[in-house]
Amino acid sequence: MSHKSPKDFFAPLAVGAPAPLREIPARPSRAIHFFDPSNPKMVDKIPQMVGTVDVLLGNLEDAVKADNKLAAREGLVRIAQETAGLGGHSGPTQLWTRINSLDSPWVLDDLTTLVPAIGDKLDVVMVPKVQGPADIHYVDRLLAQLEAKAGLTRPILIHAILETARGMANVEEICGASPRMQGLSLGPADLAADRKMKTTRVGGGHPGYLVREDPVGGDIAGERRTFQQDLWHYTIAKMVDACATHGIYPYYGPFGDIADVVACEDQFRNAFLLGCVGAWSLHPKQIEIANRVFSPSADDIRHARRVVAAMGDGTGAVMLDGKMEDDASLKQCLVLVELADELSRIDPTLKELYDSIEVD
Ligand SMILES: CC(C)(COP(=O)(O)OP(=O)(O)OC[C@H]1O[C@@H](n2cnc3c(N)ncnc32)[C@H](O)[C@@H]1OP(=O)(O)O)[C@@H](O)C(=O)NCCC(=O)NCCSC(=O)C[C@](C)(O)C(=O)O
Ligand SMILES: [Mg+2]
Repeated sequence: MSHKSPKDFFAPLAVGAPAPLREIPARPSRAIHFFDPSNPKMVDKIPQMVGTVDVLLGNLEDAVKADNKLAAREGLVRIAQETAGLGGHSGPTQLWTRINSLDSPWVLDDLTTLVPAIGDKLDVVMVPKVQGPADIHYVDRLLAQLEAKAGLTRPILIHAILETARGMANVEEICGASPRMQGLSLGPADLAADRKMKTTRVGGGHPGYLVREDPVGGDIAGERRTFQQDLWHYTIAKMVDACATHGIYPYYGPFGDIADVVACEDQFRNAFLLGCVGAWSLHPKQIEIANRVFSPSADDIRHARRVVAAMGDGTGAVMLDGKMEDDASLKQCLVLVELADELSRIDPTLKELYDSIEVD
């Protein structure tokens, strides 16, 4: 028999490693803010960002120059050790890292350095360019061995980036490959290259990807409006389904046009509406966008609470403002109400906003 039995997933993969979690904690992670730990200007800003962003991620992979790989790894260790309130499964801001890809010469040293030095601070390890469940199994076992050796008491979770066509084809198996799986992010730049899409951007749309309205009266040369379409709809929807099936969390990834805060907000909101819990921030100004977009608005919560109140024991159908509400619309409203409760626990401004909402 080659497959594991369900109970095998409850046992650690190394003697003395912490027991796997049975559920991934629902910790708010609206923005995963990337910084290069070898860049002194970015590092200077990290202490003051704690408490203003849900996740700070020390990036070791792409966007860190090959000559700086060692400095980035060592910089991350220092930051984790010296920054109050960062990481450790309970601080206001989680600490994640993105390790180098599994086919790189750096990744083994990334893990064997980080886990003993700062394993008690690291909440999640993001693994790039994941192709299938075997990649997760490799990291899973290695983490267990290193956790056992370091005497850690909580398992470090794994987040996979979807940035290859094969990874997309195997997305469900990747989600179910280990109880450590915390979530997935879309990696639109590498994924576009791997799929041989003809785009040149890091996320976002493309003006050439459109539909055109039918000709009026058969005049194909006449004025006809066009509508830009979402290049990422299929991919994000597939990722959301895979994550929901496995009880883990989906995230939109990076939006590379830092100056275009309007289109960034649109992309983030589409992801929020489709089921994602957060997005990446590459520049400090994207944190505020993600925090705003991935927090339900006061209007959303007012409406959701009205439906909850109107639905009584949660069964049957009622009319509210001319619309039918029933068990299923109530469940959607509860998604928003529960998210507001989670956010209220970590964000005093949002707590005040949500507490002040009056339901008539
Ligand atoms: C875009 C860049 C070059 C603009 O950097 P800049 O210096 O030109 O920007 P700026 O507006 O001049 O910066 C203002 C200040 O903020 C600082 N700063 C700027 N950014 C940050 C930051 N992130 N964290 C903390 N501080 C930051 C910066 O150092 C500067 O400090 P100063 O006022 O003291 O001079 C820069 O923001 C950057 O390098 N960001 C991170 C990029 C990154 O991590 N890329 C990898 C993720 S995307 C990806 O990998 C793809 C994917 C998923 O794999 C796939 O789709 O395949
Ligand atoms: Mg990439």
